[in-house]
Amino acid sequence: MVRGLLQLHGVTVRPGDEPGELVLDPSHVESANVADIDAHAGSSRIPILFCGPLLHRLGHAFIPGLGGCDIGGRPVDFHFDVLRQFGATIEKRADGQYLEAPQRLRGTKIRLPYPSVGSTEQVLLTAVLAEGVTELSNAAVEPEIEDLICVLQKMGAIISMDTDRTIRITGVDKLDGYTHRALPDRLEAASWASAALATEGNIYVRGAQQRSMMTFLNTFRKVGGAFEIEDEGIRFWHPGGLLNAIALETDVHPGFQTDWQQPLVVALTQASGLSIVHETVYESRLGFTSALNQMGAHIQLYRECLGGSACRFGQRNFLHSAVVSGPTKLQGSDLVIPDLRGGFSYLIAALAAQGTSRVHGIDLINRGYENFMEKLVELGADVELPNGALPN
Ligand SMILES: CC(=O)N[C@H]1[C@@H](OP(=O)(O)OP(=O)(O)OC[C@H]2O[C@@H](n3ccc(=O)[nH]c3=O)[C@H](O)[C@@H]2O)O[C@H](CO)[C@@H](O)[C@@H]1O
Ligand SMILES: C=C(OP(=O)(O)O)C(=O)O
Repeated sequence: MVRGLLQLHGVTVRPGDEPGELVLDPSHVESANVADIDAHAGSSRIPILFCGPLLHRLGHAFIPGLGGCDIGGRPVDFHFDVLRQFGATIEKRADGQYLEAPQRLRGTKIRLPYPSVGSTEQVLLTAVLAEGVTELSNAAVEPEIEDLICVLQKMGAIISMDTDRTIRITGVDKLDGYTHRALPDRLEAASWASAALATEGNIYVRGAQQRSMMTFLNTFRKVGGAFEIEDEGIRFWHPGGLLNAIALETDVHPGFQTDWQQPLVVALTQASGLSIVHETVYESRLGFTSALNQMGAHIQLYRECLGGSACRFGQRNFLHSAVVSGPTKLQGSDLVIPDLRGGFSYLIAALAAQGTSRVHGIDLINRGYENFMEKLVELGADVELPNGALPN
């Protein structure tokens, strides 16, 4: 999807020498045909991050309707507010947003209303080539943000990060190419860890790194999971006996990532006692639990903030807290994948359940879990595809 969008804008993308390596050449970036970009409408949230780079390069950009998981309203107001602060004009039309930079964008002082990951990326990608200094406060500080800063620094950007969520960017006139190995996917790693716990299994996640997963590892241990950290990866397993119920609140980094919540909830259905989950990042990220209840879990949703802190959703009528009562035996069921992490969670539940489950819409899972089918089979799962074909 990202590769396709880049190519539409004239970027040459080819595989590198090593598996998983891409070589990108942006020398011939041009305006893409609006209808071609629009064909990507609704398929992901990535196009919003093209705004700054296209405004610098071409002076204008078109952003189609965005997609992404249905886990809340997912507004992009912060993105457009910051782009206006840099000097861009934005016109909303029926097919999407048309942006223009009448002159070179200027560095500015910005405070995000909430430390949003995407909006912080937006500011970084725009500020690096803007004139003068940009000071961003209340920024997201997820490891992926630091990794993006590392890439930009390799390209020639001047960026500093304070300990109080403030990022300062000094605009430069030009950026060069870079060579970089992307941060391993700590969201995928935590999903496999939760799968090991829920299925009483043992999974080695090559590439998983302690540094970016410390909060998850602490929680995993509190629930009763075991892990061993090696230089090349982390082994996660269920050590036997009963798992412990816990109180869990999702938050921005360094808190417990919202994307870790759904897979771990499946493991919590196997813990002894009442677990409390307070989702504070996305207002509708607990809807996936109704299918777990259909499988035999006992999960009750609440509109109140059942956590240590009152969050943005407490007064707004969203079912954003859960009480999970366990352990419960899960029975195989017919499941329809609602979103990416919810979808992987259903696979975990299906593997932990007695009997066969039929899971519909598994293609959505590919967006965040590379070759997940092969990995499941490798781990010993009994999986069959609809046409009777066996996964590789
Ligand atoms: C492709 C990608 O990397 N997606 C991740 C990214 O999403 P994404 O970047 O979309 O998430 P954000 O961090 O921006 O969103 C956090 C919160 O801010 C709100 N918000 C955000 C932008 C805005 O303009 N207005 C606004 O109100 C959102 O509705 C949400 O409540 O970070 C999320 C939080 O770690 C992860 O769950 C997603 O996996
Ligand atoms: C919410 C997620 O992705 P996206 O932001 O692409 O919808 C996710 O990765 O869980």
